[in-house]
Amino acid sequence: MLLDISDLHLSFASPEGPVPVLRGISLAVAPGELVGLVGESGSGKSTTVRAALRLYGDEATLSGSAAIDGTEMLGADPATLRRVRATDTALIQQDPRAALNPVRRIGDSLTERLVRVHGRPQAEATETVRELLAAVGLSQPERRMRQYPHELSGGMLQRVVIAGALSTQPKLILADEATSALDVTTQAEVIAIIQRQIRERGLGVLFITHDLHLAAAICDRVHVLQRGEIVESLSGARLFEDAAHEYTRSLITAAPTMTRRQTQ
Ligand SMILES: Nc1ncnc2c1ncn2[C@@H]1O[C@H](COP(=O)(O)OP(=O)(O)OP(=O)(O)O)[C@@H](O)[C@H]1O
Repeated sequence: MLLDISDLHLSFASPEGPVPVLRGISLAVAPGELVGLVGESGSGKSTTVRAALRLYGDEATLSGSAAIDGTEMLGADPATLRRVRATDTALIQQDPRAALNPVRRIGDSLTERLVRVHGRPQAEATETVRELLAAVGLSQPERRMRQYPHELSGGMLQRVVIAGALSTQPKLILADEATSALDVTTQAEVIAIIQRQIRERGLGVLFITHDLHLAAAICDRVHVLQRGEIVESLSGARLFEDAAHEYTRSLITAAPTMTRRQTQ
């Protein structure tokens, strides 16, 4: 399994005592799978992926298990955590500005990781980044590589971040509302690129989204999270037909229709 989360509990410290946010999450992503995680705002979707990568410090207490490509993250030492985060996984979050150094040119940010962490020659890294920026739909990729983050729009920057995530050929992508801020056409293009990597090299993806129609359209399986618990797990293709839990039904009722989504 590329991601194997089992009975994961997390509480945040607060002046009133620990606040439980994840209450026994279990889910898995195998090579070549696209697995969805849906649930209302505050249900614990982002916390699940951040906990699996051990991105919290003392403010969070964790128990259970979260293994990435066979490496248990809960007891891992800092060097192991750094290795898994840098080479096996890519986390794509909704806010691209948080992922990019504001004072570095985009091309330098993206190629540096390929050269320093992955040992690629500079010329090859530059060409890989240029090709991927074009593939995610950015015009004039050479020019973009010379620009700074503040010179690009949010949608363009998110495409830069997605290109950067794909460039290192991670085994697992944790996509936290990664395509939500993109327009529908760009979203479809970016998802097609991710799906190609799933097919061609067995990439695994955990895909967090508030968009149930999108989850149904692209995910092999969809887990429904309510207040830190998975209340239902469904096949993506049958999400709307098979949803039995009252909470899932309420999310479906609240979801905009396909027609509305396409015209937004
Ligand atoms: N660092 C933190 N310290 C304390 N509480 C936190 C922290 N991070 C998240 N929380 C709380 O944990 C709960 C789950 O948050 P989380 O961001 O995982 O939800 P989510 O399902 O991803 O929501 P959204 O769709 O809005 O991103 C929320 O109640 C949030 O306030």
